[in-house]
Formats: sequence, structure tokens, C-alpha cells
Amino acid sequence: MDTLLSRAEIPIIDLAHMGTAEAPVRSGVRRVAAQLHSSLAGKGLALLVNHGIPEERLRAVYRALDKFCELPPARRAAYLRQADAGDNHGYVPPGCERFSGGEVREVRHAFNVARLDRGLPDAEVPGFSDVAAALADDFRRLAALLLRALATGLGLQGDYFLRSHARMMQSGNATCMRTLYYPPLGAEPTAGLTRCGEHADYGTFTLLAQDCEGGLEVQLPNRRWGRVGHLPGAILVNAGELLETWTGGNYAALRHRVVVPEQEGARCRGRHSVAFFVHPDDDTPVAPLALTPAEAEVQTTQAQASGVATPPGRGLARLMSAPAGKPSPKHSPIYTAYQHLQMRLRETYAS
Ligand SMILES: O=C(O)CCC(=O)C(=O)O
Ligand SMILES: [Fe+2]
Repeated sequence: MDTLLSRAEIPIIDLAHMGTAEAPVRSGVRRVAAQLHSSLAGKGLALLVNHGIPEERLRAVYRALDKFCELPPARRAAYLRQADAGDNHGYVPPGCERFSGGEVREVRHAFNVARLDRGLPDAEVPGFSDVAAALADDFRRLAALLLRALATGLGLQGDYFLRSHARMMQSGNATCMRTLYYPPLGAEPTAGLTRCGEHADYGTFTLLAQDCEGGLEVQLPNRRWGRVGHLPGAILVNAGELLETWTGGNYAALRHRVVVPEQEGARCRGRHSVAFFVHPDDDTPVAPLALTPAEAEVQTTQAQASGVATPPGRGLARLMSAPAGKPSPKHSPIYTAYQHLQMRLRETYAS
């Protein structure tokens, strides 16, 4: 099949020899930083290999989610995501999310794991929280390592983004591991159904692991859709909306979707994936980093007046230059990561 991967149009980044976020190997981080920078600025995505997440950890989570989805609906309902809970934790049955707008229904089960200490279905699926916690911890470490490379690639201090992502998978931070199961659709026509409608992710970046069923498509700079293709074991990283804002549009949030397979055989099989959405701590202001010191000062004063915390390391903002040819983001309103996500979640789950 013709895919972006088969046409060598997706950068592949080897994460070997980088060390860890706490004990980074400088030369490895610098190499990855440069690759990450050119991948995110040029394409909005990359495939990561040697990322340190064992395939078995993923399979264990896919199996646990399968068992959960086999439960009768009434037993699953005890774990439903609560719209008013202030976090994104819990089970989302098929048909609840709307990315594409209109009447297209998303046929997928999602269990959003935003907390590891509550609301997990161990009583129904013994061991669910153990396998989820092990995988979430691996993703969190990988995310921290990439946050270091990301800052380095932007000419910022290595811990610049780590400081504003200190609470991943804890309260006060919306980072979330979404486990996904797309059930088989059978041989019937699938008009009005999709697996996942087109959208960009809302946070800093997303790490996406998938099984081999395929269907993931990304929007190319010419606005056409390209099929990603399968590189066994690789994890996809793509920029989210916050990173786009911070970089003044330099790292565009990648629009993507999961289509229903054309071949009947593939439509009759399920698909599994896990998306790890990396978000900053809730009180992090969302404002372009590409500000002059004077502009940064004004934004900070406004932020403080509206009760949000000082932008992390805002003095470093001038180190980043505004991208050529893009409108200056000078006067974008300031709001926090929490406010941004709540607004997006209200849109996604509006009925
Ligand atoms: O399942 C996938 O491969 C993608 C899911 C996705 O993009 C999302 O949930 O935001
Ligand atoms: Fe997504």
C-alpha cells in the first residue's frame, strides 16, 4: 500500500543513547533535539524508535481494554467519564465524541486514564490499573525526555518545558493516557460512521502507539490526506495546539483522523491504539514564546491580573525568533492550559 512511510515522507527518530530526562546524555539529546525540531517544524510529526516502551506493555493494556469492552453496558457505565469532574478521566462509549462535526458518529471505545488512584475498573477487570500504571509510567518518562529535547531544539534551557510539565499524571495537570478500541464494523455499509474524525490534539504533543491495523491519516501541508503506514513498534509524536501557540505557529498542530478501512477483511477486524496526551500543568499560561521582552512583560502583567501564574521562564522567550512569514501573535489573549482544555472538551463532547 502507498503510504507516507513507504514514500519515506515521515522522519524516523532513533532515541537510543539519550539517557533519561533526569540523567540526559548531552550528545544524544542534542542530536534528537535537532531532528525533532526539523520534523515538527517541517511535518508536524515523526516516528520514534528505540523509545524504551516494550511492546508487551502495550499488548497487556490492549487485552485489559478488550476485557472491559466485553462487559455488559450497565457494568461499563459505572466508569463513565464525568463531564463535570474537571478532569478527562473515565470511559467514553462509542458515539460520544464529535470531531468532524455534523452527524458522523465515531465508532470507538475510549478509556481515558488521567488518574491512577481512582476510577479504574479493577473490580471488573482484575489487574487493569497495574498494566495501565506500568504503561503510563513509561509514557511519562518518554514524554519527559522529549520535553528536554524539545526545549534544546528551540534554543531554550533543557528543563524549560519540564518545569511547566512537572505534574504529568497527577492532579493539576491534564496529561492523559487514552486507551482505544475500535470494534470490527462488519461487511455492512458504513456511511455516517468513522473511526475517528479529523482533529488536532489539544495539548503540548501526543505520543501514539498503534497495532498493525492501520487507518491513521494525517493532513499534509497541501491539505491532502496521507496514510501514515505501519512501522512495527514505532511511536508517533505529533504537535498539539499548545505547542503551536507557544511556537507562534512554527510547530503546527497536526490534523489527523482514523478512517474506516476500504477492504472488507480489515473492516471485520478491530483496531487498538494508545494515545498519550502530554499537557502542561493547569496554571501554565498559553501565550506565544516568541515575544519581545516588553511584550512578554505586558502579557505577564495581564496574566497576573487575571490570576494565573507567571509563564515559566518567560525571560527566555526572546531566545526564540518569530517564524518567518507568519502573522505576529502579539495580541493573542492570554489564558491558561486548563481554560484551553475545558473549552476544547466542551466542544468535543457537546451533544
Ligand atoms: O487511534 C488513533 O490512532 C488516533 C486517536 C486520536 O487521534 C485521538 O484520540 O486523539
Ligand atoms: Fe488525536
